[in-house]
Amino acid sequence: MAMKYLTSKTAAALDQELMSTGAFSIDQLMELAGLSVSQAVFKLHPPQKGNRVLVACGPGNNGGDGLVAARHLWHYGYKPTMYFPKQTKNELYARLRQQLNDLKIPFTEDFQSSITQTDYVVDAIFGFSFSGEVREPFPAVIQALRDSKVPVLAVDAPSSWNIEDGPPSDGPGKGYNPDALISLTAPKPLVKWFKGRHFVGGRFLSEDMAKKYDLDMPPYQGIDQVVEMPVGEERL
Ligand SMILES: NC(=O)C1=CN([C@@H]2O[C@H](COP(=O)(O)OP(=O)(O)OC[C@H]3O[C@@H](n4cnc5c(N)ncnc54)[C@H](O)[C@@H]3O)[C@@H](O)[C@H]2O)[C@H](O)CC1
Ligand SMILES: [K+]
Repeated sequence: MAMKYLTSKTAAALDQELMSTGAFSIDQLMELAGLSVSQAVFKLHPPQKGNRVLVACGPGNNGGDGLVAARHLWHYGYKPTMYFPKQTKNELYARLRQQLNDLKIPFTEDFQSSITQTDYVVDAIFGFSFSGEVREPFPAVIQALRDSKVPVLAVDAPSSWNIEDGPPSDGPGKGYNPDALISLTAPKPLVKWFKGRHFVGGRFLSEDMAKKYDLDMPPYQGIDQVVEMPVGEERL
């Protein structure tokens, strides 16, 4: 299967189209995206290997995927801890936070010490709308992810990587290479530089939409919400 990519521009256009002519709501897309993230965590690091998961959430929909994933992870037997320093003030995020509060999932403000007390990390800070230099309070968070002693799964993009041009040549993300990546809907061009295990999730494309955006339908099996891509498929 040849790899096809979604640039940040086409990913945003496809997102909008799913929510207009596609008749999806943002809640539905985020739920499916976050469910996919939780399944990737389960496949990469089942709770028996250590059930503490630190979920770092940014201010946009990438962070929303992290909030949803944490809820599913709790139901699978993990003990999630949330880091969500720039909390988006709209109703969707308030409801996602409430759902986590009801499960008594803790929120931490100290990412640096939390990352030394976890078994696994989910990077849901920035996705396909990241651009420019990393702004506060995230530079130190990206550095902690880069230096993490436990494995990291990046959601849609390793945070701070350029969506089209891949790893940054300077700044806090220089040298940040997470162990695994889950691309949502379809891989972004940055996967050409990614060396870890790579999954695709976000099972919401119709055949017509895939054709319109010139994407391959990932070969999902049965009830799986994720599919692992063969190593080497997308290397430069
Ligand atoms: N169809 C799909 O695949 C779906 C994917 N989803 C996820 O949504 C993100 C994209 O979400 P979006 O809200 O457009 O943006 P981000 O979360 O990537 O980031 C925006 C957020 O970050 C801030 N920001 C941008 N650059 C910087 C910077 N240099 N420093 C600091 N902060 C920055 C910006 O201000 C915004 O607040 C996609 O990747 C998927 O993960 C959907 O959940 C469902 C559909
Ligand atoms: K991310």
